[in-house]
Amino acid sequence: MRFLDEQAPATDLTYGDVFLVPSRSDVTSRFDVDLASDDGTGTTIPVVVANMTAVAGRRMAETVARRGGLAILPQDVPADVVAGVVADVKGKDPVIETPVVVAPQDTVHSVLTLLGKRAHGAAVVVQDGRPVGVVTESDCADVDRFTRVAEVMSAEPRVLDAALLDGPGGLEAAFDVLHSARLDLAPVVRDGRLAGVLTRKGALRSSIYSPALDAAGSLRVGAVVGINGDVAAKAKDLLAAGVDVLVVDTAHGHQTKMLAALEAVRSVDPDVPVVAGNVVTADGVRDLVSAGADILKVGVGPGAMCTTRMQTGVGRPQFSAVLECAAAARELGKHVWADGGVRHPRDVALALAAGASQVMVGSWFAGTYESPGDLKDDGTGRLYKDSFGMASARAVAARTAGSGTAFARARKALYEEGISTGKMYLDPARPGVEDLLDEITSGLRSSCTYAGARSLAEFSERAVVGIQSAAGYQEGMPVATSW
Ligand SMILES: NC(=O)C1=CN([C@@H]2O[C@H](COP(=O)(O)OP(=O)(O)OC[C@H]3O[C@@H](n4cnc5c(N)ncnc54)[C@H](OP(=O)(O)O)[C@@H]3O)[C@@H](O)[C@H]2O)C=CC1
Ligand SMILES: Nc1nc2c(ncn2[C@@H]2O[C@H](COP(=O)(O)O)[C@@H](O)[C@H]2O)c(=O)[nH]1
Ligand SMILES: [K+]
Repeated sequence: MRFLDEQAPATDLTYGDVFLVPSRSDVTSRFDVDLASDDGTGTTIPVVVANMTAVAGRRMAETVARRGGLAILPQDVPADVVAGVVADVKGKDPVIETPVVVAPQDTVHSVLTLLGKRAHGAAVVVQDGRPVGVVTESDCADVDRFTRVAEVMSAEPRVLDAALLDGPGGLEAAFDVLHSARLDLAPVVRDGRLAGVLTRKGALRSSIYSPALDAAGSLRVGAVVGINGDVAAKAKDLLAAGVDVLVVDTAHGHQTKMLAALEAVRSVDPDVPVVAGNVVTADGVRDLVSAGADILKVGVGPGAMCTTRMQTGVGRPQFSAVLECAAAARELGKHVWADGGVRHPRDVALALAAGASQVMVGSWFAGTYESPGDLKDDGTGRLYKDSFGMASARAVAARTAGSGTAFARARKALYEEGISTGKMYLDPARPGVEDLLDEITSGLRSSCTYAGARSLAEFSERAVVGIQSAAGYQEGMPVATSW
């Protein structure tokens, strides 16, 4: 990356301060751009889901890995639960989507509770392992909440045989079946038994994205180990569970305890990439690399749930932090993830232009069907999910529950650096995380072609970045109503 007209920024910059300048390109189609990362994590799109309890759970992990990204499970989860989630994610099909399943004798009430768990807008009604119906939200409108599913479902649904998807041209053939039957989704069966669902959009997406798969062909997932307690034992448990990436995570990554934690992680010989953070300086990068990190997580204070900068004055505008850390990491043959503050597709492009191998997204993805929280209505019909920071009183209480004395726990809870009660609204036009991935990756593919880049490595080499005023940024906003 270089700054336009050799500008030398007089101050640290963040995403809103900068813009990408188009250059002569011979990349003729956005589909010619390869979004795979080269940092050893095996992602085919440069998107990592942040290790936040309100964001990264099993449904998120599965859905994002199916489209080539990676979710990092948070540190507050007991080892046996993480092992269960990893096994669950790895057991999922890389093409066939996981259905919401109900029984014919279930109530409309339970259907309405479950539909929001996935973006399909429908549940499959199953009896003895076989799909006997499909039920949608509109089927459940205007009936008593205790009505049985069997009474409102569309019985004998059109199904797709899994064998169709295995063959060449299978996705297009399946799409055509759905299209001509005017269906958004169909149950997929193997030997007559329910194997999952395929949505029209899912068929399209599977033809565009490649799943992030491990050597055994299973979906990838990562997990966090903190810097406290027996770090080596925790890392060993996570590796035994089969995680594909190990993240050593704390607010202030450039501290002695982190260096010791990295040495503990290295002592168990992990055969997966080790990510560590958070840092925002070249010195931080070098020290953590010396202690054993392969990838550095960069960002102090940009997160939407994060109050660190207001509480402490500490942090660094994210574009400059990523630029400096990526340059330092590159010199050592290492990589950085840009963690936090990503709110628009443009931020992803700018982080990658600055040299990040991935961006980490938290709160933006909290407002989707796939995040772990319950779907709530704010009283005006708008749907949202609760979100909270991992250093908030709420998260600290969860993390320290059952450890130490009540006095010690109460002392810890005084040191809060995050919001406990964030509200992340679902975008009615993009309520599922895959909708957001579509938005991000289509934007990013386009950014790459504007820069004449066919890969992310080429993009960060060729990108030309200018510095803009607040009015310059404002001008880029769409204006839907006259001014
Ligand atoms: N990217 C960011 O800007 C930030 C991210 N977070 C996220 O919140 C989660 C919890 O992290 P964290 O609060 O580090 O909790 P951890 O449970 O990881 O513990 C942090 C450890 O570091 C010690 N410590 C020393 N200095 C600091 C400091 N300035 N801030 C925090 N701890 C310090 C703490 O001791 P003691 O408690 O005795 O001081 C404690 O032993 C992580 O997922 C982290 O990524 C949190 C804040 C900022
Ligand atoms: N200072 C704090 N930072 C936090 C907290 N919880 C999470 N985080 C950081 O934010 C990013 C995600 O950023 P987002 O803008 O996409 O939401 C996450 O990975 C952490 O580094 C917190 O309580 N305090
Ligand atoms: K913030």
